[in-house]
Amino acid sequence: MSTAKGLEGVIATESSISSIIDDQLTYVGYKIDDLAENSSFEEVVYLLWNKQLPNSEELKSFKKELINNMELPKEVLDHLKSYDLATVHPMAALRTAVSLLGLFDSEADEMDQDANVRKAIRLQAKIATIVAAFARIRNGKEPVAPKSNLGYAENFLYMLNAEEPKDLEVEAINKALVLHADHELNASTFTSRVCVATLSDVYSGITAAIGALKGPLHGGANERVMKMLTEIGEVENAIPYIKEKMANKEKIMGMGHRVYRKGDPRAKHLKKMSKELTELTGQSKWYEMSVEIEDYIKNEKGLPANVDFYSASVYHSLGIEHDLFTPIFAMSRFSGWLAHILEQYDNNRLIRPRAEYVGPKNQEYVPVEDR
Ligand SMILES: CC(=O)SCCNC(=O)CCNC(=O)[C@H](O)C(C)(C)COP(=O)(O)OP(=O)(O)OC[C@H]1O[C@@H](n2cnc3c(N)ncnc32)[C@H](O)[C@@H]1OP(=O)(O)O
Ligand SMILES: O=C([O-])CC(=O)C(=O)O
Repeated sequence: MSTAKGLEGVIATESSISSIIDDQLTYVGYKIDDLAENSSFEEVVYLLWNKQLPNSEELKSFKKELINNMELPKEVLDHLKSYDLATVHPMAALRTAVSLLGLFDSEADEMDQDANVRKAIRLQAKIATIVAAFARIRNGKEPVAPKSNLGYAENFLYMLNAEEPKDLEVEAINKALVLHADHELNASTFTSRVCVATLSDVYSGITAAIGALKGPLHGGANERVMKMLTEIGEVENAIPYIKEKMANKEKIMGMGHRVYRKGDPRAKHLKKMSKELTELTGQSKWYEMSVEIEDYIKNEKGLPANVDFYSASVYHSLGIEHDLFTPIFAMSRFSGWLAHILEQYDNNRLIRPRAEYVGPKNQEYVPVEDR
């Protein structure tokens, strides 16, 4: 047996959801650049789940279904109010709230395709509400119900801030959601597939995936990017700070990628948005600092900025609290997880690789009293 540490380069499944070929990302064959420039997040979710773009009627009714399912059961809202939110990370709260939602879903253990699609819609709709409600409750505010005339990105910002967002804010969140929606067999998606391949339920698969996304080597990196930028403080401190981190063999958050070598095709969209939004809000130092870091790491280590790098300054300039960055990633990636879960059920086989045993062999058992 041979091992590939971290399963690097291992093809673990076939999939027709998204592809990364020669550093180009597509969803169901559509280029990410076209989708990022032109589509709403709802269109992308529909595409990932149905393998085709919706026509305007289909899109209208899909949007309606999402909005109609955004409200949370009272028990979940009460639960969010029941613990010390000041000390709880929103990704931990989200992980538990999603698991809890399953207890109030009478179809939670139904395994047929139609029931799973209905659950997918309910979950995709409710995650935005959970993230927004969490943020409001911990700031001593009442949660805000969604508005039926607003789209997904708009409703999220409305539920977060209790005021209808400006067009540019909606555009930024919508684009970020489109760019984060799916990414082949990333760690959290793989986690969800491993979980449901035992024929466990959708809620279990999503709860497991949220846990995997939370880590700093994956979705948790975006929050750490902003922590790093805040520590750096001013543009002129950026390179000395990075040099010191690298001398200590510390990883620079938002840099590097397992699959992309030349560059992450999503980063340029977020970079452009970061420039626009930071300039507009008089905070261009975050963008300038980010560019210095990106260029330095590229020259020194040949590593590209990944999707988490510029999303940090984008969300920051929208006034979003830093620990909500990864939950926003989760809101989007839900769509990809659900697409992969449905695909896994559709052609399932238990996922169970092997480990090469490297521990001691032929040990003599000694009774406990003689050890
Ligand atoms: C949405 C996402 O999940 S995108 C990824 C988000 N994660 C991050 O931004 C965290 C920072 N980046 C990393 O830790 C890594 O680049 C990962 C986890 C993304 C990919 O990791 P891997 O493919 O396993 O690469 P690995 O960690 O083995 O690194 C290979 C080499 O590049 C270096 N390297 C990789 N990323 C970085 C980084 N961000 N900063 C400094 N050095 C790095 C490693 O130190 C190693 O160098 P060495 O060969 O001299 O020891
Ligand atoms: O694919 C990966 O390994 C990580 C990533 O960029 C993502 O999940 O979007």
